[in-house]
Amino acid sequence: MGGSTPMVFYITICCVAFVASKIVVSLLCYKRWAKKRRIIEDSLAGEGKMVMFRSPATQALSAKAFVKNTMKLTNKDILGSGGYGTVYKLVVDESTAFAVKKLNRGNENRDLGFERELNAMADIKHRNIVTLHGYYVAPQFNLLIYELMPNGSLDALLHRRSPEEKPLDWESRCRIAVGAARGLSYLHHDCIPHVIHRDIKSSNILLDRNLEARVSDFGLATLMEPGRSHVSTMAAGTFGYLPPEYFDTGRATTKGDVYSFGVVLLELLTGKRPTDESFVEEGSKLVTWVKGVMEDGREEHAVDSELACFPAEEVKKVFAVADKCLEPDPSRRPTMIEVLKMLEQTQSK
Ligand SMILES: Nc1ncnc2c1ncn2[C@@H]1O[C@H](COP(=O)(O)OP(=O)(O)OP(=O)(O)O)[C@@H](O)[C@H]1O
Repeated sequence: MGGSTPMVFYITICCVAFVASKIVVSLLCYKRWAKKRRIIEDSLAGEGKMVMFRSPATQALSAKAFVKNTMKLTNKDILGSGGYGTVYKLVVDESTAFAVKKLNRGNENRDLGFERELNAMADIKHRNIVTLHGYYVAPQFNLLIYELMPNGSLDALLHRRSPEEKPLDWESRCRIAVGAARGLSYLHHDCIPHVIHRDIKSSNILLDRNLEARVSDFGLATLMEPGRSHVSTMAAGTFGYLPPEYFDTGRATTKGDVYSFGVVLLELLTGKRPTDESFVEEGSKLVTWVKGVMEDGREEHAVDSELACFPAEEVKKVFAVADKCLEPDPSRRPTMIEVLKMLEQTQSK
């Protein structure tokens, strides 16, 4: 009898602890649900503002349905995340899906400049630029509604490929280089006012269903600039792609974009990230390593080992274009129009 008393005591303690933990978990779940619900109600009560630019893809979509669907998104729907927020896949029906970028912060006070710039971004339409379909601004968060790119980013295709996926062949890499150059050239030279991208990198080059390159995130670096109410305080641009002059001046220029594009060309050629660990260990970087290889005329040794076959002469020409983009002196770099022309010429032979 004496031995069973501590047993009963322990069993009681375990039961109480189990029930208490269930109550705490239920309370946390309820709090999360209540918060989500409040956001929906706030949004629908008119605190949020949704703007859909006229396009066949969005015409049938009501703001209410859109916000409701967005609130149902979970971690399973995440396509990726970056410095400005998280991107989700939003499926509306069998034939309609979007990529929704939830920016890290909302607008406490209405920011008309932010909306004006988003409206200006809506006018930018080009076959090599990801279309912005609309946006939603609210005190709690902002959403940007983009066209969904079924083949993801160049970064993922080059560096995060699953073993079942085939590596990109040379022809596809060339097409992607030309498409991205065309998109960037359009932003620099054909848009009024001209647009500096400020964050060209392989994760901002997305691929449509035909593996055609589309430049994404243009204008976002400006929108999220420090000093604005809805910003994160990070500098524009990404380490590894930044032109050398940026560290002195902090100014973004079209020639800075050309430099970053040169780094993307090196990624396509070598299959290496600009901040590959092997370079960091040696105290070097992709750009410096390739320059050394080119000086020795050994470009073929730097080509991605995943490329089973490639035309040596064409490869050399693309290395030469990258080298021009990566000139330390910005004034000696070509314009994107010139880069596009050079890349098209390498392909035409
Ligand atoms: N329109 C889209 N369609 C399909 N996938 C997308 C789309 N936009 C973004 N993604 C995916 O989400 C990922 C994250 O995108 P996001 O633009 O937020 O970050 P990032 O470009 O990787 O970094 P940063 O925000 O620092 O520029 C991308 O790498 C891409 O895989």
